[in-house]
Amino acid sequence: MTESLESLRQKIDALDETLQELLNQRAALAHQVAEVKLATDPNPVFYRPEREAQVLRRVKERNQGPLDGETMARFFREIMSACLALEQRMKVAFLGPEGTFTQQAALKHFGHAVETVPLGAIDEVFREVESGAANYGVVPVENSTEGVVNHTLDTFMTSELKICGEVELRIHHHLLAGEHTQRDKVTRVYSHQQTLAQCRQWLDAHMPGVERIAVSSNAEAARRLKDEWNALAIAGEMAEELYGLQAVQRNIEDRPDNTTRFLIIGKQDTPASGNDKTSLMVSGKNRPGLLFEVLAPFRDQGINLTRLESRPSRTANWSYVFFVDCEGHKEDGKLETVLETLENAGNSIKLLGSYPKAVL
Ligand SMILES: C=C(O[C@@H]1C=C(C(=O)O)C=C[C@H]1O)C(=O)O
Repeated sequence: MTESLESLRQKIDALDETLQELLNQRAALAHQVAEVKLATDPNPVFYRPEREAQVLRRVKERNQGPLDGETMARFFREIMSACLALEQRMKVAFLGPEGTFTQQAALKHFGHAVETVPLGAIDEVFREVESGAANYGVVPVENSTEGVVNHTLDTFMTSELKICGEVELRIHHHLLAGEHTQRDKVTRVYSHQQTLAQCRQWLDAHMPGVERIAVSSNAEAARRLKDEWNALAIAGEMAEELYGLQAVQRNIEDRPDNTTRFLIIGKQDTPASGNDKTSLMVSGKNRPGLLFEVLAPFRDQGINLTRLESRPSRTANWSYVFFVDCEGHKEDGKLETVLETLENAGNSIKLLGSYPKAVL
């Protein structure tokens, strides 16, 4: 005979009680960790990305179901977020306004027990962290359809901040209407320029005569619909909810696997987590074979590159800086050898940081 509803619910209640006790035991331990950090370090660092990545990876590895590993990792993400908030409440600056994908990325990475602070531009996010007004910052760096976010790369040229994490977000764009929108009279559609580009084919096919107007963010596009009757916006779910809009058509991005990668920036160096990436900038005197010479040491050491970009150096015309992302941590022997080789060849190198590969 199957067990009665009442008996099953009693078992759930008992388990919930145990879970709650265990969560509080965990929180108390995190609190003790904070005391140890305070006692042993004059400049204690409470947020430890390498430790959090290890905890989340282990959660996924040992998971037996029926809940899947991703779901379980998301629970633990929130548990750690709440535990960390007992040590120190984090302030995380992001490219605003409220409701952007960058805010969604910040919450995915840090969990919901942080305070997120919207800022108007990428360099403002950097400055907020540099000044200490925010503990960390989150900025977009590349999109799988549209490529690199130049402004973020350029800001690294002059900033001393370190990359201490990365987060990837699947990006879905929705065509949205406001409460005053007269859907049969639409003459324009607002969105961020990157979003318009990611939906170009859909817009060509379905809204050929409608003017596309690029604004500073998708959330700003959503906000504008409040005062307009002949416009639509393209934005994500967070902006849709925040501004109380209705979806005319969902998921209009041209590529179904459209993904954006964001970086977490801060002031700290991150120790190795066991599965890391390193980002660096290399510049050298323009000469035949420069790029070849920059890449050869990585090949010689068998280090996998995950991204390569070149940007104008902004110091002289037609001279370039290479942005390299590779697998491994800067304190791995192999990568140390690469860095030495590059420096000995007269190139200048700026290490932007080693950080755990995205887990969630
Ligand atoms: C508890 C610690 O501090 C923070 C909270 C963590 C957690 O709740 O597991 C992990 C790393 C830190 O961000 C720690 O450093 O171990």
